[in-house]
Amino acid sequence: MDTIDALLELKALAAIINDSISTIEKSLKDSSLIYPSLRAPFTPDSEAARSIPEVQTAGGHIISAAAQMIAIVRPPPLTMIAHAQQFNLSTAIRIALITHTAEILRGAGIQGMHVQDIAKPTKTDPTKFARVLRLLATNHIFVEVSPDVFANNRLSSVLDTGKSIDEIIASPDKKHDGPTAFGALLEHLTHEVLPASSALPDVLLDPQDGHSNAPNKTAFNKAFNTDLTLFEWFNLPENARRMARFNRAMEGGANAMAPDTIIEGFDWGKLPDGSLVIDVGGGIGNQCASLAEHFPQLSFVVQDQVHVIHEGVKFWKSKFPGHIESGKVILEAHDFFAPQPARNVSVFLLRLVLHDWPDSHCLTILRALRAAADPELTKLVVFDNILSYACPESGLGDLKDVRGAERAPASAPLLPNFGHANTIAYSYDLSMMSLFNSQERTVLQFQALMEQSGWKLVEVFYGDPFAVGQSKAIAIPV
Ligand SMILES: C[S@@+](CC[C@H](N)C(=O)[O-])C[C@H]1O[C@@H](n2cnc3c(N)ncnc32)[C@H](O)[C@@H]1O
Repeated sequence: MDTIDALLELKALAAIINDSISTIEKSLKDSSLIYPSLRAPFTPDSEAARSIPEVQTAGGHIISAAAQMIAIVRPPPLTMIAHAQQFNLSTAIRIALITHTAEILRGAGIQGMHVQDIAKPTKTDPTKFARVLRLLATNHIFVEVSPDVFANNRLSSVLDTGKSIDEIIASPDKKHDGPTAFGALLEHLTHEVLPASSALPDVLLDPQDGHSNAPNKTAFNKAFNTDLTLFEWFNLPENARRMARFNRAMEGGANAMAPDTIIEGFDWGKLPDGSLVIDVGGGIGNQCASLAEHFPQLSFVVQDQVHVIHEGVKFWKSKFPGHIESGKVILEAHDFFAPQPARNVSVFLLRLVLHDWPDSHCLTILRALRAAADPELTKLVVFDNILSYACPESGLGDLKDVRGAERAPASAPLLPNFGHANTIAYSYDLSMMSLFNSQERTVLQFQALMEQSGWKLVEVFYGDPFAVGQSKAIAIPV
């Protein structure tokens, strides 16, 4: 029988939590910033305190330690039941999104609104709806102020597009057009990824498809009964709304989590006047838009599928009038599996592109870029999650020539990869498996892809150990 007493571990975890709270308190003492309460609505500006690097790191330690404590303390069968039913939370979030609950509750303030009134615009059954909102409130998303009366809080207000309910009902297709598009990402996750994920077990155990890396033999294909890849399927006329939402998800979702993360980890300021950045599979060009704001010396080509480029033209015309006309940015329909046009390219940028494709397809993309690269000029910036193992990693491979590639593991008793604080990247990894037969990669996997495609991985930037979507792998041609 195992006689290890978990009390010592609980005390060590409690000490991590207490020390981290003290760090937050000290960091904020001399500033005018307050640590945002769950009761106050979310705005990017009100996250300023949490964005201070030591506060962010302390917060990550608290998340890791608290989740580990819960895993120790709750009876194991109950923990497993709770985890196995997480799908209900995804479903409830989707219901809150499509009933526009956050927008309806915006004007109700902390007094909140009775569920009968929240349910009216979408004619949802109020009794059933209250139960959905109660599950969310029990997980700190909305507050049940009094029986059946709900109010927004910080987490639920993340769903709020800022639009009036009349505007949304009049043009539901345009719900996520506007400055706040975080809900578009949550709708993509709960409307496309959730059904795909639920088909994954069957696909994984299928004697053929379970071993395939084809991007159209996936759980998504089974769930949506199609032979098309997700991007081909998005291009069908009947999926135009979903595709527009996905494009907004890539823009608004990522930016709301951490705006302008593109500028960190690569010295864009050092690129001389007139340097050309090509954003390959760049969506509507949101990363180049961030770069254009900070680095006026750069010019851009945003490449994507033709439908996406049409959206991109609208985006750039409204955000940066004149940039298209002056040639500062070119929006170009280009298939990234095809050869690149010859140009003097300073940077090829690939953000959230390689994670959509299995290795074979990534190599085709990378080789096409390598063929168009100038060994004296061109760098490759891959902006993707970089995963660690959940155990110590020593002796896995040779990274000594790669600047910044060593990542300090968490100290015991925390898991070396910080466990729950970093779970989102691991969850995206399975989402990629479900949607595309693709994956988030470790630094060694990136290194291997580069080696096989004529690139050399020279530098890695992880950013804060708890930040989602900051890491970059930088390569040069060999
Ligand atoms: C996950 S999104 C990332 C978009 C953008 N890089 C960003 O970070 O917001 C992947 C992009 O790849 C594009 N894409 C898919 N297949 C493509 C292809 N064959 N050629 C060019 N772009 C493609 C999609 O349209 C989509 O915009």
